[in-house]
Amino acid sequence: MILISVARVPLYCQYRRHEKDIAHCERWGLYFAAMAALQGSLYGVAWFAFVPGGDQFFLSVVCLWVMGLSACAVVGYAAHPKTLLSFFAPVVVPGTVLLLMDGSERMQILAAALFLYGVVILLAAAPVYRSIVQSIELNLRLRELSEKDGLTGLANRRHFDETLQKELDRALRNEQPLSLLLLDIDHFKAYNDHYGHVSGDHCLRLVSDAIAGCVRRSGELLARYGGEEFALLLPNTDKTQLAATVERLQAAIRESAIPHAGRPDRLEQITVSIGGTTVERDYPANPESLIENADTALYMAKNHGRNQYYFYCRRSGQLAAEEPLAVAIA
Ligand SMILES: Nc1nc2c(ncn2[C@@H]2O[C@H](COP(=O)(O)OP(=O)(O)OP(=O)(O)O)[C@@H](O)[C@H]2O)c(=O)[nH]1
Repeated sequence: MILISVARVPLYCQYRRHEKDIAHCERWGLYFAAMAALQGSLYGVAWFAFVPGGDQFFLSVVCLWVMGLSACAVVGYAAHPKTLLSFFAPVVVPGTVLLLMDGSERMQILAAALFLYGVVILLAAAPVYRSIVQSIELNLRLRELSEKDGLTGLANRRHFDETLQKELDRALRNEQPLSLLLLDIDHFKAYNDHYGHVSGDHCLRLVSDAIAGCVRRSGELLARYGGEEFALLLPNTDKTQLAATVERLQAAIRESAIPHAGRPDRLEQITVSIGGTTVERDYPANPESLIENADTALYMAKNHGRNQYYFYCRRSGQLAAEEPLAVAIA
């Protein structure tokens, strides 16, 4: 019994670690239920093994003890009816059988009471379980709503800002580079004017899908930063790796070939302008300066004709513009 109780500790820890993942919780819930069934069965066996036949006083005391114990179990297991049942049934059923076997009227009344008690406890646990599940689901939904952009399903700006601070701290602590890209759809107002706002929304989803297809490494975070602006945070990525990512992004946008007949230049296709920056370990930075650098680079890309990539880096406290590294659609 003690061993089973001790074995629950790592199970509980695993459960807490995967608390956000419903599938994992279900699996660990099953392990828990199996353990509860084993523990309950031991109590059930104990009825027959240790309760001397015919000793009504002893039987009554044990019966009351089991009831009390089961009540404690209800408190512990009420969060999961299957677990509760798997513990409760092996305790109550043998006890009821044993009392019935005794044959006396008093013991039969006690057996009926024990059984009724079990049923009532199980029924009472159901609404407790439902309300716990509802509150967990509500919490998960709230967290999702507070972190995601409704239109594209990407991270929203708030989630991005929080992550940026954490990743920057981590990068500086581990002396690793951290890169940031800001991507802005070119002539998007003209797109809305030409195709309408609903098509504009659809276009935003297409572009976000194309960009999301280039997010490969875990830890990278793509967010919708503003109306038609996206931010991509790339931990442990230096300037050279960043340029390779930009090439992939440009190719993805090019391949998505979203028509844009309303733009004022001759390119009849959606393009993006991209500004990027990298924090290297010897250049301390804060989130604001990182965004500012990438934004300035993006502004340069827009100002130099759009559909291109500019990179800004800090050198001795100075900002220096680099030549466009790539032109996406010629
Ligand atoms: N359909 C749609 N349009 C949006 C959304 N958010 C912002 N916009 C539009 O995006 C357009 C952005 O226009 P501007 O900031 O002038 O930029 P632009 O026309 O893309 O021009 P450049 O960025 O200079 O290439 C505005 O017309 C906004 O109404 C959205 O969620 N859906």
